[in-house]
Amino acid sequence: MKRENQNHSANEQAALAQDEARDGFLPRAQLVDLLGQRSIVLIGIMGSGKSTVGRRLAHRMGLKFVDADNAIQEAANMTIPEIFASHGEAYFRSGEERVIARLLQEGPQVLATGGGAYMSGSTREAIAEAGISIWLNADFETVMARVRKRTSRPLLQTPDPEGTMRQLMADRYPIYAKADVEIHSRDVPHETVAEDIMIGLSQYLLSTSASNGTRDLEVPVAD
Ligand SMILES: Nc1ncnc2c1ncn2[C@@H]1O[C@H](COP(=O)(O)OP(=O)(O)OP(=O)(O)O)[C@@H](O)[C@H]1O
Ligand SMILES: O=C(O)C1=C[C@@H](O)[C@@H](O)[C@H](O)C1
Ligand SMILES: [Mg+2]
Repeated sequence: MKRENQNHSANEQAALAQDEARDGFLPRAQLVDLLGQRSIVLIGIMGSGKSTVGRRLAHRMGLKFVDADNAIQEAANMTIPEIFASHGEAYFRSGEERVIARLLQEGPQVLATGGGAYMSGSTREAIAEAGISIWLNADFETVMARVRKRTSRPLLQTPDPEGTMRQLMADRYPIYAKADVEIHSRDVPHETVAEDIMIGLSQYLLSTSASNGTRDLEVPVAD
């Protein structure tokens, strides 16, 4: 539905844009405008697609892409398995908190985090202040099929990687669910998940910019 476009209040303009977003997502320029200096922060379990989908999303939106795992490796001049092996997980986690806090000062951008980053309360607060959190929610079979062959994930180097993954999901999914936006990561082209993120982001940005006005607006629901 399109509305006549004359003398609209801020809320009416937001409602108008919501109508346009109902079938998809806001035009890129408007999305970037509403984003301001904030980062789009991708969170989720190993293999959910944060790095590969994030890179495509950044390209689509004309934003830079930063991968926190890569930034940690550069800062330490070691690979993640090497950091875990020489210094342990606690050392990795404190480096991860510092690196993500620094990267969050550099928005707007798409920031892919490591799978455990959002479990830190201080990182969640830093993301809430400077970013919009997007949870790539993937099911067990999907992520296992993606990570099974890789040795680059030290947390899965256990005698029972499937059991470890199930436990990580049970511990983490209630925390990931605190994210601003939830997107279903599934076996469709990466580009499709990137578009789903743009739809979810459009709805989130419209609903939060509208709620600054005098009346609440309904958030459009994607098909
Ligand atoms: N939508 C998708 N369809 C098919 N394969 C995908 C999809 N998303 C991700 N993958 C594949 O799954 C693997 C893991 O993806 P990716 O590295 O992006 O995950 P991640 O969330 O960054 O994981 P980690 O937390 O370990 O860094 C890659 O081989 C990637 O190509
Ligand atoms: O899920 C996790 O805790 C991790 C995921 C990876 O992205 C890396 O950050 C590291 O291997 C730890
Ligand atoms: Mg990654």
